[in-house]
Amino acid sequence: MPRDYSALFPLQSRTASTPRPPSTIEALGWKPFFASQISADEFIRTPPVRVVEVHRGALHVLGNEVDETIPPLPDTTTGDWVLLDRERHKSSRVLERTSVIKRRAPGTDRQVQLIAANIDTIFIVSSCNQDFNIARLERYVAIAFEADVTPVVVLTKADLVGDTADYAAMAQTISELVPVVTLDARGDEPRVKLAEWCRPGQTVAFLGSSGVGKSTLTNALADTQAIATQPIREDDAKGRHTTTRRQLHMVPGGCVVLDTPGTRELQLTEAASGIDSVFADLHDLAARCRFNDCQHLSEPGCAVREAIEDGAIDPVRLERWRKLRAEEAFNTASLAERRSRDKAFGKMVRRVMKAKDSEGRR
Ligand SMILES: Nc1nc2c(ncn2[C@@H]2O[C@H](COP(=O)(O)OP(=O)(O)OP(=O)(O)O)[C@@H](O)[C@H]2O)c(=O)[nH]1
Ligand SMILES: [Zn+2]
Repeated sequence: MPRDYSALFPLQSRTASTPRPPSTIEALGWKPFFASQISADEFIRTPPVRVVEVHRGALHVLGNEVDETIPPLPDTTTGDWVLLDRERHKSSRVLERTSVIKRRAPGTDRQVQLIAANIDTIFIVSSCNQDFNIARLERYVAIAFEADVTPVVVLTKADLVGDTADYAAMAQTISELVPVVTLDARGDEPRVKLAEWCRPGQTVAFLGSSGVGKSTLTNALADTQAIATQPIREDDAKGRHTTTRRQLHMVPGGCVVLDTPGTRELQLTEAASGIDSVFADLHDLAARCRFNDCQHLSEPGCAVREAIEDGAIDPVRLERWRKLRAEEAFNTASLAERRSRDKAFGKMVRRVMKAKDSEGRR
């Protein structure tokens, strides 16, 4: 009997003349980009599954007729697509990503922490009250740009302020590339106003401080009260207490939502181009300063200061750009230092092992 390979090819790449309900992997966000990385035989032998949750010692994966907890794979994060090799687990291949969101790990550990992969849209959530902070929004937008994810600023609790226009206008100054939506996160508004980014097969994430309405938005998209507090399936009790709480939820008939815990400050690392995209105008101006290493303080021929004097650039914004760049540069440098230290350590270990080895053979 000929094998049916139709499930390999996502609906988007097929003609509308062959309607069929989406398979589980399509509902999970399987796309031509991923399909193009594997052969039909691989598709059968090592079915693609998506990591919906990372536990400390395990990955929860879903696919077509797959719902399993598997041992961890290196450098794998929530949202990754994995070709599940049941015979040789270590050979399970992680597919190339469309995007990856990362940050500097909190604490003294300077490593990069992967937050999620293959996210299409980041909703950067803030409420129209004291949580509103333009610097924080810029930081999230830089992360999104760096990750190759579309950022959308969502301002919640619009019902609690008389006029949202000022908040929206301020948020709109971040970048003309970033849409701004104001809404009441409860009720129907999110489903209507966020529809264009939440089509079936799309994966979206809500990022923002605790209490701004991320869970409320997730619930509103799913038209339920439960999704944000319920994992995709009933838990099999394995490793529940060690979960990082970053989970993908499938909205029935809709998109996939990444549920993240209220993120404390996200530290930028290896995000220089993301920052430059947010501050593209300043970045372009700086290229016209007389000195390559111009700090835009009092150097002669500084195009940035000139623009400030002309009133074209807000000096406060220049200050925010400076701060983010300094933070990023510091974190990236300490990461590089750590990596070279780890590398040197690895080399030393290998040298010792080799010496021991040859001693043993003597
Ligand atoms: N009036 C009003 N209340 C809202 C709105 N959005 C959220 N809330 C309320 O704000 C509180 C916090 O909302 P959550 O959705 O739990 O916030 P969160 O961002 O998920 O918080 P963490 O889970 O701690 O990260 C809840 O009591 C919500 O009902 C809104 O647009 N308008
Ligand atoms: Zn300058």
